[in-house]
Amino acid sequence: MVEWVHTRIHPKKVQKVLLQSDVQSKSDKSPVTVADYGSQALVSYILEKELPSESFSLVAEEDSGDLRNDGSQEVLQRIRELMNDTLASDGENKVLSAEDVLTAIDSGKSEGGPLGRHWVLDPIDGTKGFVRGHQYAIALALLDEGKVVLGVLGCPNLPLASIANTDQSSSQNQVGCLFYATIGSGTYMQSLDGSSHKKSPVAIQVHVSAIENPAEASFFESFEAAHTTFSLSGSIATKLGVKAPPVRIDSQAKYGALSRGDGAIYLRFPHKGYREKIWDHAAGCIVVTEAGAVVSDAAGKPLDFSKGKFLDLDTGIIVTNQKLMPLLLKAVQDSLREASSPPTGPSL
Ligand SMILES: Nc1ncnc2c1ncn2[C@@H]1O[C@H](COP(=O)(O)O)[C@@H](OP(=O)(O)O)[C@H]1O
Ligand SMILES: [Mg+2]
Ligand SMILES: [Mg+2]
Ligand SMILES: [Mg+2]
Repeated sequence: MVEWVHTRIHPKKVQKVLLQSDVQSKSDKSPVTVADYGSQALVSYILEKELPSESFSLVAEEDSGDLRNDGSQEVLQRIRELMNDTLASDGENKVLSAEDVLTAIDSGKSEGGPLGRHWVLDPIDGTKGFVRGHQYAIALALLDEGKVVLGVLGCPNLPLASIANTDQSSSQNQVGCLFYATIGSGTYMQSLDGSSHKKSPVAIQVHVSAIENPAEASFFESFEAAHTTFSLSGSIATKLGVKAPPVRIDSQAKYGALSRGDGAIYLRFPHKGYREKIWDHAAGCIVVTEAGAVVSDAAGKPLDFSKGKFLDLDTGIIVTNQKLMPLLLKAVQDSLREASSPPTGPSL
């Protein structure tokens, strides 16, 4: 199952088109590109084709609404060309019409929930990073009775070597990682293009950092200030005695990098009112958990993927190894308390 997902998703082909494409704006002002739509259409089309016997349910980020407007003909045409080129290079004879593309995108309209099986797709996670030429990920997971049982994370711009090393060794030039995990079977990483790498000729099992002293830990957070509260993560890091500056990268590549021990902690504290979506965390969550991490909200509760499209959680998402989690949780809760009731100065 995982194997055919690997061979079909070729994000680098999509990336080339992205560089020439217009970036559209969704109704919530967030960006979406032909690559987001193309990736969703492709993954949805292939999954449905490969799983004919199963009742197919896909919860995916994008929908075809804006593409059906009169002004979107050109963009739709580009997505169609991109998809047909990719299918042709994969030996597929069928040429898809514009309507086929829209239908494939809209296959991702399922609401998910606690019953049965649902695929969960973020066709391009970290679109802002993608547009900037930074990190992004293609994230696919499978829910079974509300639990994530499989996750695949393609990170086309992530170096195969650890990003913890600041010296730009030659292996930093080799980019493109594929992480995958199935429940109870660990997490594996291989090069995205299938080429051999001296460290990972085929696939290697990866593990999170075993650091026990928080002063030696480094932490990941979003690149985008709008996606997390830097002042809060700064306060948590100070309480833990973390010396290294934060590593700010886009997308679920953070979960992938964490799963192989490039850093020890991931902190995500969205601003008030933001509701996290399952496709932003499902694949990353199983990839990092199967590598030995604990993922929880600020109350210490595991993420619940059974509630539909949204994660219903108490403030924030935190990830680290089992040893560090109790210390991290205390630092998080102390910092949140202080942020909600800042200490008052002495009265005059
Ligand atoms: N205000 C906000 N707070 C937290 N996350 C947000 C946000 N606005 C958008 N996001 C989500 O953050 C994701 C990117 O996360 P990161 O900051 O780790 O790169 C986006 O995924 P997409 O790029 O798939 O839309 C989007 O779903
Ligand atoms: Mg988006
Ligand atoms: Mg996303
Ligand atoms: Mg996305």
